Amino acid sequence: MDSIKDAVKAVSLQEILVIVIIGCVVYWTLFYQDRLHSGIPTAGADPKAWFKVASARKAFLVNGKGVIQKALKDYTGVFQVVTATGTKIVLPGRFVEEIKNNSQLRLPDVIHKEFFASYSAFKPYASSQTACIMTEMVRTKLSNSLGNMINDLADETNCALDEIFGSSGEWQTRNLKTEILHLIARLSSRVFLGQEMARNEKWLNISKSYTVDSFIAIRMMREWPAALRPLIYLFSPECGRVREQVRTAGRLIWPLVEARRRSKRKALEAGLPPPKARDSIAWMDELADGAECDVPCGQLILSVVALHTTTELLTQALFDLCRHPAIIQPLREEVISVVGDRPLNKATLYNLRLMDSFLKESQRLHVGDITTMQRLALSKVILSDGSTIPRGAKVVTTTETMVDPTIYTSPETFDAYRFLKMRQGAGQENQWQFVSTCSEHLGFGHGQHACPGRFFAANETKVALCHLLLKYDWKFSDNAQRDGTDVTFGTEFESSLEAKVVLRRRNEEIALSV
Ligand code: HEM
Repeated sequence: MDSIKDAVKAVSLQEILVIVIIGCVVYWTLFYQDRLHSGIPTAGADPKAWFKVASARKAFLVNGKGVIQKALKDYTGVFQVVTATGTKIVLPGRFVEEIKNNSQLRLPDVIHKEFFASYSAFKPYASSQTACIMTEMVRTKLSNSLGNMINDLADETNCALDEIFGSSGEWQTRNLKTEILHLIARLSSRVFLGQEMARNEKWLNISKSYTVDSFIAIRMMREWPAALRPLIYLFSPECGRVREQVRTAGRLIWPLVEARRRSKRKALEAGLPPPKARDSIAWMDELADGAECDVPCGQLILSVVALHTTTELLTQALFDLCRHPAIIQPLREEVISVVGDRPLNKATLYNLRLMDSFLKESQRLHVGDITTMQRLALSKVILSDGSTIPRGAKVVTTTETMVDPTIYTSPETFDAYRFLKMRQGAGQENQWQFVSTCSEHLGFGHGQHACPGRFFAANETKVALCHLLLKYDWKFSDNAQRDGTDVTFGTEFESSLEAKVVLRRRNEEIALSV
């Protein structure tokens, strides 16, 4: 005891002060990288708190949606919030039109930053050549081939549904989201990679789980101070699992890339035209044109953007059928009259106008996040109200316009006919289609980074829904909590993996298979 006292006496007050200051700096550097932007009000911050940033962060993590909703009422213009991924400037919905095509506000760069893309397990999230090629591939090659892939989508839906839900006429209870994820993984893989890979369980498992597992690992990494993350990355089982998935994707996809390249070389050597590129591997390789492109990582990020988003849309749509059973029969009648005895094709899908409206309404009420259109400011941007977005700031807009009573009558009420009626207004035919984007409906974002996969997602969902409507009866089980199906994280909400439906096979009135 005496020796400790002697040691303490030996340390001067100045030395103690230096130790405390160094301790604070180290603690601050490790734990609080978030900085507030000056001149912008901070939502959720406790004005009396010593650590304003920490108090704003805590408030946001506990109830991000509430913090944003309150701030939209409290402030007339932009404000900032401190999220799990740092400070973000929030632009109310009225700024959407103003920023939608601003080339200094970029989506891929913010994803790169937030998803630790410099680590190999998260390389698919990099704003690299590969991601650009993937986005370009979706925007051009995939979208230009939509008409040719409807037969494949119908065929795969037919086979997959037989396997997933079977043909029993007895009522059966299922966890809906898990089954729909499997269906969408098969449909997407059929188009992106061909029939063989759509039936390859190893690939299907990785394409489904990479998104979830990488999100879990990334969320866990965010909990740690930046300085410790390289260690966490090396030793955490979560990151190890994702690293292994990236390696397995490479083992599955590279041989396919090589095979495409070989047959192209052979054809050229024989003086023949190269085989026509018909899937996303060949399309990506073609767009890369010899430049570096990690095709397996491109396929993983394609799965990230395509699978869970479309699964959520179709799952919520089926829950909406159960919540509003009166709409089931009109939707079925539309499919029967529009499709008739023809195979499903681009024109029939376009003419399913009630289904189009139903999907848009379902997406409006289950948009998934109160914020959208994430962007990174590459340079300083000055908004029309004089507010400044500094270079390097992260920006989001809000989706409150999607339930604005001045735009939508009774906005909280589900109305499957809403957009069908709105399309009947003079000059409004195109504005309210499912795939149209505008500042009043941000389900697919808006502007230069609006989802380029929405045309494919719409076709895929409509084909699946034709089969699901005509081949199955749907309802909630008696004890289902009808309104309790959404789970929330911060500002995000999505259907629960636990939510169940009851279904049984029925005899379809028309043959939908090719
Ligand atoms: C219902 C399904 C889908 C929903 C709700 C959805 C939603 C979105 C949203 C909200 C964005 C951001 C838009 C913005 O910030 O302005 C986005 C971007 C993107 N989506 Fe989708 N998406 C879906 C399906 C798909 C599919 C099937 C693909 C690919 C085939 C895809 C590919 C992409 C890509 C590549 C981007 C990034 C665009 C860019 O960086 O410019 N999405 N999506």
